[in-house]
Amino acid sequence: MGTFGTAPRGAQEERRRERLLREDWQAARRQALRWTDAGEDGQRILARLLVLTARGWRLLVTRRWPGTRAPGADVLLVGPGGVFVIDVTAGDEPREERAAALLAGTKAAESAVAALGMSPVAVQPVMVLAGRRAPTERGRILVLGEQEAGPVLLAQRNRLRPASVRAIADHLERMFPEHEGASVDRRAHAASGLPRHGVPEGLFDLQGLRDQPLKEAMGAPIEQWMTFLHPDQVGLVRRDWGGPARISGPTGTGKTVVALHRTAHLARRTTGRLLYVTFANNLPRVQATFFETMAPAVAGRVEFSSLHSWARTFLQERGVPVRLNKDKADTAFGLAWKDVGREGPLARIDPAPGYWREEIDYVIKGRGLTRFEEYRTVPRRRRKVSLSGTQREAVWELYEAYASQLRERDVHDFNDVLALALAEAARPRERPPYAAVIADEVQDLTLVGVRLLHALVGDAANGLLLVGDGQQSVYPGGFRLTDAGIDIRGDRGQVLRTNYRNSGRILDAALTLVADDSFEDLDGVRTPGRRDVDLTHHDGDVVRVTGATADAHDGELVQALRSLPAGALADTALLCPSAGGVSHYRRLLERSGVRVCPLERYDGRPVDAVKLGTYHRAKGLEFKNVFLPRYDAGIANGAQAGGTPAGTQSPQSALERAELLRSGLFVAMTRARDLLWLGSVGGRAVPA
Ligand SMILES: Nc1ncnc2c1ncn2[C@@H]1O[C@H](COP(=O)(O)OP(=O)(O)OP(=O)(O)O)[C@@H](O)[C@H]1O
Repeated sequence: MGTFGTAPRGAQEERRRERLLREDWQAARRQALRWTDAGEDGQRILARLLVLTARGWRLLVTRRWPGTRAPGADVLLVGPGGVFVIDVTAGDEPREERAAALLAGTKAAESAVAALGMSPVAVQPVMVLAGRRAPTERGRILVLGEQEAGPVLLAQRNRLRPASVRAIADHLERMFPEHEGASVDRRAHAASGLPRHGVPEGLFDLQGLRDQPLKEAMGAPIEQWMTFLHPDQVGLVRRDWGGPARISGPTGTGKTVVALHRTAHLARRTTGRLLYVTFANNLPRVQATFFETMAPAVAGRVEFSSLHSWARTFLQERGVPVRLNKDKADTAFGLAWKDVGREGPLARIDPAPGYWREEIDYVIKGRGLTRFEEYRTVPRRRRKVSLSGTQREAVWELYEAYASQLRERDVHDFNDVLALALAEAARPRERPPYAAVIADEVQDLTLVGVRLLHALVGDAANGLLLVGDGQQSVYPGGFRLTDAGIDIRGDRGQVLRTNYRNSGRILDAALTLVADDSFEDLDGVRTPGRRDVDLTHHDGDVVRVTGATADAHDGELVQALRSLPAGALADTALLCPSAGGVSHYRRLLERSGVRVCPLERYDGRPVDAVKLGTYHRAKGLEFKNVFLPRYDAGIANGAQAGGTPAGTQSPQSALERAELLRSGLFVAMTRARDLLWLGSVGGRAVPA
């Protein structure tokens, strides 16, 4: 309640702020008179920008004003919203020329701040036009009328803390000596001797600026990685590549972060659409959320999708009928196995039909093989069971029986959808549908999937970017990019080496698990499981808990989750190798009153609940705390998977399965930044 006779405190404060704002404006108008060459319009715009310096922004104005009007920015403005490279344009100036000069100035500013690790996503070219206009975009340039400039700049997402604003502005001042720092000085008008009144206020949008402090205060800064990277990473983000490129590197080395920044950078340099795909469904959703925060201006032009759902939409748009039916396809395979597999030579090698389904899915259909002659000699990468010519014939017979069952039922499986999309994408067309395609976790795609993406952009400069890590491949089969006809040479193949995610202990435990599993990376080079990774030092722990019984183990798990500090669930995941495990722990946590968010519903926005899902669904994600209950159940004594009774698999297929399970577990373990909780039952433990 306000006191009788006095204005409420809020209103008083508002009046005080308004008075200060008017004083700033008066002072700024007088100070701007010194830029005589800028003309009346330019002075007014500069005064508006000067006012921002009273709110923690730093302004650098060209000394050559208007000078040669050569490439370069009139104004560099640094504030919580980032770096703005500004062209001050009077109404009658040729806009095309100004735009070209502004973009050249922006590039120079991007190069300058890249040395500090600042991503180009945080550098925005702006054209401020004399007179009032609605905001528009001109390519990557934000075009603002002079009255909108202040409010729009203040309303940008908060990316830089005051110390960063200072450091960046100081750096720019050093790098651009032809610019001088200027700030509003409330005492200036008194000292200047100029009349205190007589400055036209009509054009100054007090309302817009008055509302902004509230909005500013409400917006917590976005995450650091959305603005700052390592300078080497920024180099990759900005690089011009003459054709398809690849970024690989061990887990947690910032591959996805670089891919997202590069996507934003490319989107700002074109007017076309971009496609960002991965294999898994939920990862693109999470990445879309992050992208919207870090690069809102271009988010509308980037499609984030799983490859399969993208392919289905693409075919639908092109009028190609798709009859995807997983259940019917499973039935088709079951019948084919019954007819030609179960009693044949394949069952003696591995009686699990799943093994042979994978052979068809990944080695035959995944690679787009359509003739036995191709299959007879194809290298079956990551498959440990070697097959003789006769055995390959038996596989081919199974494949043909499956194909005929699918035809009979008139259904497609997932591989058929990609093959149809590839045929459609390979048709000649006037314009490529995308300016660029970025594939994350590319090691999980099939060869047909990668060919499909390549077909969308071909070998265009900066067209295709493949990002991934062969060590995190969790599916059988495998291929080399050269098999897809993608020629990545010279500096278009890049490897990141510094892990920024995991604490040393966590990474060590994960690498110990796969130490003996050498793998072929995307470049086709065989790499030892315990590979060299540079660590950024931060603390973190691996906690191992063994329960004498399953119940005791689960009790420990609930206890550990409950003892996390308040709010920590938002950055916590509980991951299981199978859907069965997920259901079990979902029931357990719900019974125990621990909030749960299924990973398939998680979209990257903070939610105060444990994210629960399979190892595969967690691909590409990360959490501060990761809980892996009964983590060693499947892998302790060699693999028993795919419903195969113990002892009936060939030793090679058991080895292969064990390796895939270790890869899945490796991925799950490396999702943890600070705490990795490993639970086992009955003293079983994997050396790690
Ligand atoms: N230069 C950097 N400085 C600080 N942190 C960084 C830097 N680069 C990346 N990170 C952080 O490292 C973590 C891992 O990044 P990212 O998810 O991009 O790695 P990745 O290589 O794609 O991992 P994975 O292959 O395991 O999915 C993220 O938290 C990211 O913010």
